[in-house]
Formats: sequence, structure tokens, C-alpha cells
Amino acid sequence: MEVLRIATSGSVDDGKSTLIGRLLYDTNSIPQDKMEALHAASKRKGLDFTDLSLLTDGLVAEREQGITIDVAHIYFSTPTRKYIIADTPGHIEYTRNMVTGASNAQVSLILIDARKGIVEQTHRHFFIANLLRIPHLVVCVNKMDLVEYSEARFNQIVEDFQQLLASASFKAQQVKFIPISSLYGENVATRNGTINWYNGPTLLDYLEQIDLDQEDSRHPARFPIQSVIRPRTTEHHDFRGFAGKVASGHFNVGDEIISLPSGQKSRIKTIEQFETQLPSAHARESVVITLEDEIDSSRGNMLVKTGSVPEQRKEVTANVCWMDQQKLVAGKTYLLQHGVNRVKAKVQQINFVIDVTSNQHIEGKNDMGLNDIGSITLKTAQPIFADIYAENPANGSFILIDEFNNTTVAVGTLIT
Ligand SMILES: Nc1nc2c(ncn2[C@@H]2O[C@H](COP(=O)(O)OP(=O)(O)OP(=O)(O)O)[C@@H](O)[C@H]2O)c(=O)[nH]1
Repeated sequence: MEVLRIATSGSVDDGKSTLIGRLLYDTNSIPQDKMEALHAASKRKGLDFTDLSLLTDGLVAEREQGITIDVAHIYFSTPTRKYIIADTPGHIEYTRNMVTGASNAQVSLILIDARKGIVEQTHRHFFIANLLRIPHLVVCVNKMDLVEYSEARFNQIVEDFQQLLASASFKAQQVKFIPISSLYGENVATRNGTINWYNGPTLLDYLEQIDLDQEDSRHPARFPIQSVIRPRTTEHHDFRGFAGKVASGHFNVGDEIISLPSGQKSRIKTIEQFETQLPSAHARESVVITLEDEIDSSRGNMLVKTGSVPEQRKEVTANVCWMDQQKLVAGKTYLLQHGVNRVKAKVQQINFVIDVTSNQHIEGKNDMGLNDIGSITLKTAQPIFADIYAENPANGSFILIDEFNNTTVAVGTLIT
């Protein structure tokens, strides 16, 4: 079953936890024992209703103190698809968590309190969705019950948000605005008729119909080799397969491929998954590919289709989000991990740092601190087979690792 990844982040009290709790509740995703814990925790808080916001990070005790700290992943499913929600706090000091949570999301869910409208954290969340080019944006205007379900108020927020959209460098393929009340469950997974001027889908209906295949078909085919499977038994003595996960696009049996970096060509003979022969492999599927010719490929190499070969780059400009307490300093060398490949990379220069709330570029900086986002130029010791992030996010991102203590210090998206 296809998985839809959603990233959400919000301001304190805009109702994110209640919304997620509501989604889980209305899709019958809450086990009985959790439901009981929820009733009990709500009672302890002196509430006369079950507070669905207590559910989301599983650690009810932590929730009772009213804080959300890291990226919480919430899972639920419907008969149509599985969902993973990455939930992050929206404060500026959690920018790195927002970036991590949103890094592989297909949908960015932005929550706005109908009474407050667009606030600083809406800007920040939108900036990150835009930076990471998340293709689908869903803006939920929550707490509609507290503005008497006013259509005029909703329209005003939509208009304000359209201005933000107009200023953005990347145009999301789809932007949807939905008026909701998480507390009363209106337009989350069901509708109870209080917002009768809204004829669009509920949040869940909208998520259910997002077409993921359409996106994948736009991206070039990339298959990073994770391991080479050599014959283990005599009956499979001529079997030599390349195991990995399709990063983007799709491959068909019979496709002509090139192996990078060697440049050797061959054709796909078989595609297998759990000993089943498949006619094709699509993005995010883990498969074993065998080729018609014996070619010399190993872990870290990449199979691509002829006609859409990524450039081999040794100098890259990228946007990075700095995640370490120790500052990024120009001139320092890190390990750049792209897919399964690790190469040494030296920071040539910091081009500018971006103010994530106002979107202003600040030039002339010599270092970047924790949670800073900026543009840097790197030189790598060996070439990488990466795509420009805007053209192919799955093969256009990387992480930087401190080679001495092995911590991830940045995530990056390739610009040139
Ligand atoms: N009236 C009304 N209240 C809501 C609605 N959604 C959430 N609330 C209330 O708003 C308050 C904050 O909701 P939460 O879900 O905890 O907000 P949050 O954004 O997750 O906040 P953090 O947990 O601090 O991140 C709670 O008292 C909720 O009951 C809504 O649609 N209508």
C-alpha cells in the first residue's frame, strides 16, 4: 500500500495535536488501551471531554506538561493508503527539526488559528515547505467554531496566504484551503454540516485522492546500488543482482541503463522483489535488478537510464540547514553523504544566510549557527551523481557529517 508522508508544524495552541488526534480518532486508529489512557489523562486535567491533543506523542506524561520537543512520527491508515505525519514544533529554535520532519514529505499541512490568521510561524513553516519543494500544500484554517464559522474570515485568511504564495520561488503543484474545527471534528475526516458554505472535500478526503504516481513519472530514473547479490547456491550460479531502493522515476524490464561512474551500458534483464518477477520498479520500491551483461558495479554506484544521466559534480552550491551546536566555518572539511555514497567535502564559502521568517538574504557571513539556513559552495574529493534538487528532490539532497564525531551537522539541497 502506498504511503503518504505529511509534515506539519505549527504555533503553540493552534490545535495541531487536536487535529492529529481527531484524524486518528475518526479513522479508528486509536487502540482501546490508549483510548482509556486518554480518558484518564483528560479527567486528571479536570476536563469534561476527551482531549485528543494528548494522544499524539504517545508520551502522555510529557504532553501533560504541555511541551512538544522533537519530531514525532504518527502513523495511521485507511483502506486507501498509509499515512505518516511528521509533527514538529514551529519555534525558530526548532528550525532543524522542521527541516528534518519535512525532508521527505509529499504534503505540507499548515495549520492556522482562524482567530489569529497568519503568524510568524506560518511564514517559517511555509518557507521550509517551499525550500524543500513539497509538492502539495494543505492549509487548514482551524477553530472555525471560535469565529462563528465565518466565511468572510476564512476568505480573508485565504487571501493573506495567497500573497505569501505569490512571493514564493517555488509554486506548489496544488494548494488547498480547508476550513475546519478539530475540536468538533468538522471537515477533518467527516462533516457535521456547521460549515455549510464550504463544498470542498474534508481534509482526509483530500489526502486520500492525492496522486503520487503522477509526481514520480516526472522524475528521472535513479537506482543507487546498496549491495551486490552474488550466487549463494549452485543452482543460482549465474545470478548477480543489484539490490537497492529506486530513488526516483521508474525502471522497466528491457530498459537500456548506464552504470555510474563507469559509464558501462546494459539492459535490464529482470526486476525481482521477494523472488517475484516484476515488469517494473517505481520510486521507493526495494528491488533486485539483474542485467543482460556482466558489468562491474558495486555499492555506491548508480544505475540510470540512457538519455537522463545526472551530471558528475565535484563542486556544488546548496542550501543547507545547520544542525550542530558547533558552527559551520568556511574552509572546513566534512563528509558529504549522498544516498549510500560518502565523500569528503570542503566548504569553499558561505554565500548567504537566509532569515527564515522574512526570506531576506544576509550576505557577508563567515559562519552559520544552529538552525541557520543558508547557501554554501562545497568542493568534493570524488564526484557525486546528484540532480538539482528542484528537478529531482530524491536525488538532489544530502547530509553533511562531522568526520571526527560522526554526527549529522547539516542537511542540504542541491542548487547547482
Ligand atoms: N474551540 C476550539 N478549540 C480548539 C480547536 N482545536 C484545538 N482547540 C483547543 O486549542 C487548545 C490547543 O490545542 P492543541 O491541539 O494542544 O494545540 P497544539 O498546536 O498542538 O499546541 P502544542 O501542543 O503546544 O504544540 C486546546 O485547548 C484545544 O482543545 C478547535 O477547532 N476549536
